[in-house]
Amino acid sequence: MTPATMGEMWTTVGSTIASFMFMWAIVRQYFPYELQHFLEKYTRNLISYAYPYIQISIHEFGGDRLKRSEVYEAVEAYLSANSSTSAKRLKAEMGVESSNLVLSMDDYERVDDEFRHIKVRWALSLTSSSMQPMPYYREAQQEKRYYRLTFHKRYREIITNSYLDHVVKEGKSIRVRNRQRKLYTNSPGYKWPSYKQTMWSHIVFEHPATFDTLAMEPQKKQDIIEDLLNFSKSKDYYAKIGKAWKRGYLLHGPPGTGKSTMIAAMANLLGYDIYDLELTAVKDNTELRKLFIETTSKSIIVIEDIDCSLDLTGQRKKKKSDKSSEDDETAKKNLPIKEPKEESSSSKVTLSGLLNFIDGLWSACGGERLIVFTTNYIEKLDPALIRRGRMDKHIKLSYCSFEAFKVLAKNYMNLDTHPMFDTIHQLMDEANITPADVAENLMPKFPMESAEARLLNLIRALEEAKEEATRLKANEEQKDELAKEETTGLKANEEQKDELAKEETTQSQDS
Ligand SMILES: Nc1ncnc2c1ncn2[C@@H]1O[C@H](COP(=O)(O)OP(=O)(O)OP(=O)(O)O)[C@@H](O)[C@H]1O
Ligand SMILES: [Mg+2]
Repeated sequence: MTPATMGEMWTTVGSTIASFMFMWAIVRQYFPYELQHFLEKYTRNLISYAYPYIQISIHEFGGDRLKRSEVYEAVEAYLSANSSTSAKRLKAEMGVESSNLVLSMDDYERVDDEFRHIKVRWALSLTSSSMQPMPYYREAQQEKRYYRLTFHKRYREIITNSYLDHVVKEGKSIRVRNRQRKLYTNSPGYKWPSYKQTMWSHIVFEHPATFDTLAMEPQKKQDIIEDLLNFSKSKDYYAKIGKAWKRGYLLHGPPGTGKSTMIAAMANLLGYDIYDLELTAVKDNTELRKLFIETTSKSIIVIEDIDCSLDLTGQRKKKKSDKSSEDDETAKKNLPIKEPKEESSSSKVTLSGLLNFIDGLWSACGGERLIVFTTNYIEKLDPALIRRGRMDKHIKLSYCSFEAFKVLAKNYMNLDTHPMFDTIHQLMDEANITPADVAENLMPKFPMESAEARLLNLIRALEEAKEEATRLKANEEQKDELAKEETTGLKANEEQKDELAKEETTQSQDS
């Protein structure tokens, strides 16, 4: 086709459209409404007969006009992930629930998408509403956005049954990944103002810990990651076996071995919020239940130092002598004693209240939740509290192994290997040091402190720990020796007494 014929063709199309518009204007002005309606209906039918495409609109605001439609938000997230590479006009905004700049297609822009080799087109359009804008809802202003999906009518089944489902699911998970996560607390320090309905206060959760930066044996770490990912994908499985979709983790080990750090890494891995439950601030079981009902799905409910939280251990009411023997045990292990928190006396949460809480009696609201307890003394806990089924997975976090040290060396100094590693390896087999202490030594004390100096600091700390362990062991042995001597002395005394008594009896019989 030559440019001249093309020009003629466009002139014809243009003049046809112009005549149609002119006629339509006359119809609108001079014909009664019924006739207009009749003509419009038949014109539309005629067009749809020749036009083989179907269109689906998804509006930003639903019937109540106050809340953005969930489907619209999911489509928006889906398209912003897919359109930012193909759309030519984009708009950049700070996400409502995210701290990042979010790119999405601009008004009146169109993007194409493909699903099982079917091509579809999305367009973002605007309509203006005749309703008055509402003073408190700036979103529900007069201009209303909507996405329009266009596809060939022969794919109607696939698009309505599968594609839309796929878009909404994918969009929702993109929103979860991008949202700003929150750290909730019920601690009295963060007392909620009375006008607020919720019992939790929150701040934005931005802990940098991940499983990559967590120092522990690689195999153990991998097992935990797989367990968590499996849980988060097992919605159908939990429904099938009739169990609330929740999982309990008990993290135990000495202070500074990474229990709290692991909780942050779990939240970052799964994209969950954290509810840090301060049990001592909970008045009674009813309040505990209310708090639990208010937790949202995709969250980790954490109770730190469960052994100190409340009188839940079943052992805390022990006689004084038992307590002191417990403390001796603690001293032997060289662990600090965490005092039970003072407020515990004012809290009336009972063990059975907490067990109900864990058993998911109140989880009728559904949704995935992890419950994590931490403790330094697993042996102090009531077995009912930590039996499998309640605390499904027990994870022991222990002193720093050489494998764990290598993770820290990589994180803190970007070192994979070093001639001083051998000495460290040997010392770590002989002395106990927590990952927190290792991390402290690997941190530069001043800018540009060399790797050698930092490794040397660690070696010194390890040698001190080794000396301390040897000293403690010698003390123990000395104590044992003394105890043994005392027992032998007492036994000898007893024997002497028996001997004397026997002699006395013989003498009195003789006389
Ligand atoms: N396994 C680890 N990997 C990386 N860093 C760790 C690890 N363990 C401890 N740390 C470092 O030590 C600090 C203290 O660790 P964390 O608070 O997780 O210990 P904890 O086991 O919760 O102790 P506590 O029993 O006293 O609550 C963290 O800020 C982190 O930097
Ligand atoms: Mg901790």
